[in-house]
Amino acid sequence: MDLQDEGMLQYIHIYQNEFVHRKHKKQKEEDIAICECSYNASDPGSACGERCLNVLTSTECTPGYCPCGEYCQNQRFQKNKYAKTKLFKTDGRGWGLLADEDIKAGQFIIEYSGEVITWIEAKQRSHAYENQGMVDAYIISLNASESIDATRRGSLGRFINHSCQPNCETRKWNVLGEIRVGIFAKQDILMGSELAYDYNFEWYGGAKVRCLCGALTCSGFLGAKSRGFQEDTYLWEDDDDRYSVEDIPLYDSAEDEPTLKLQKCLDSTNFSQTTDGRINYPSNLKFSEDWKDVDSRVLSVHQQITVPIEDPASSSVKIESSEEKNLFSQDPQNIYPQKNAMISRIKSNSACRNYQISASVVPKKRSKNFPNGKPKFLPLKQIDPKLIAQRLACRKAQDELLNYEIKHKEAMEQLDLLYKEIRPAIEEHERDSQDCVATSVAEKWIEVSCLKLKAEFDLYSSVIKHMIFTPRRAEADPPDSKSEIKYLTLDSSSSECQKAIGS
Ligand SMILES: C[S@@+](CC[C@H](N)C(=O)[O-])C[C@H]1O[C@@H](n2cnc3c(N)ncnc32)[C@H](O)[C@@H]1O
Repeated sequence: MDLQDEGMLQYIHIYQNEFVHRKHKKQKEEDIAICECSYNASDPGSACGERCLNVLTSTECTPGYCPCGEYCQNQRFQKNKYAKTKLFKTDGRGWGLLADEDIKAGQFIIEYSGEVITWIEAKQRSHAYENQGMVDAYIISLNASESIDATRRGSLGRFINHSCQPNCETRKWNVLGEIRVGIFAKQDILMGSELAYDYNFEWYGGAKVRCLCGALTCSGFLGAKSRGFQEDTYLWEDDDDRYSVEDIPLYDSAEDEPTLKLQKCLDSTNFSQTTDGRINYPSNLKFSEDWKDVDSRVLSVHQQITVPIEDPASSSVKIESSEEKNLFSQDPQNIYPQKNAMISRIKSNSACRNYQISASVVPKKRSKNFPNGKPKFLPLKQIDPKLIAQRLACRKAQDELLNYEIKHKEAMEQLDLLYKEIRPAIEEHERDSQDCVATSVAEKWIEVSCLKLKAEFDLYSSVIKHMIFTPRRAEADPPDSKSEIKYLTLDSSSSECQKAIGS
């Protein structure tokens, strides 16, 4: 059969992705995942079967590192271990691919390979293809910033059509440090059946194409839920049944992104209010250049100490207003330390959704601060533990508070050091637009962040405890914020002091 005569667009067959805007990533030794399988001749599943740790995490074994050596069965993308398939001409949907053997549920069928391009390039190409009058679209999304275009160069995977009730699905695998897209069987598939997967969330099609999959649950249009669908849709003006448009249910998958949900929340509150229920940023707050992106604003690690001033514990403390002013620093420039930029940068890519650090969280319960479920404006206050300690009339209490402050500072310094250490990895991660950072980096970051949170917690609770329970120094002995702390006359063995420390 002459495919050209049958209306098939000429394309070049390739088995692996080709990188147009960057090189294939080199897998670093420390990032190679080594499983714990061992080959046992009497048990075929032993050599990286479904129990293999790498298989369970959708990562292919790296040749030369897998303990099963040549018996490893977890190199299907690398070795093109495809199911037998056959091209056929469909009724009204162009070409399609069918199973040329019985296929088992979960089986790897074929890789969707093509040219790896940036998302911007994908948009431009999509427009160009539309202008050239191309009917079929072959661009799918790979990660947050890259797409695979199989229009001119691709595997047979490019011929698999869409179905709203599919027998296949796409899955992303980590293969030698790169993410690759495979088509897998969702169920047992009999020889001769057409293969189809759901294009939603994957497809960058351009046109609103009427779906002819015939499923009872058909959504009406191809990729109606996919990312690119809303932005660049247009109508085909030929007689083809597929290319006419009625009202379609609009759905923007981007709305499912947690960061965008938060952004919407922030927008609607004019950013003078926050979503986390503890801290409200002043409306006159100015962000530095590093703080222009939304994620940076959403995420917050506070170098200085902040406490909710309407917290039941702290609001019960009676402090003269002038004194209170001294205890809280109001300089908004100090509220957001430089290191937040780091966190936002880790956060700014999809990989770190799993490793979200200190993101503001909307409280589920209604609190006193949110009588209608909406946050009420509370001015942000910064506490200076040294000043608070100065006012305490008990040496032990002062020591305790200052001790926690030192620990807090140390934790922040550790965070700084770690940032310096991992900055190259993060930058490389961003440059290569990978879907994941090295696990070791993410783990370290989580560990140090936990230390920092614990130090913050200890310090806050100590501040609150002493503001409530520890007696203040006498008025006659006014605090001197510039001098070193003067220890006070109250005897640490006094019952009041003991009560405060022990409470
Ligand atoms: C990745 S290609 C699939 C192969 C294509 N049928 C061909 O002949 O090359 C995607 C294109 O196939 C067509 N297509 C796929 N599934 C369809 C469906 N369920 N209904 C209508 N057209 C479909 C659309 O034109 C879509 O742009």
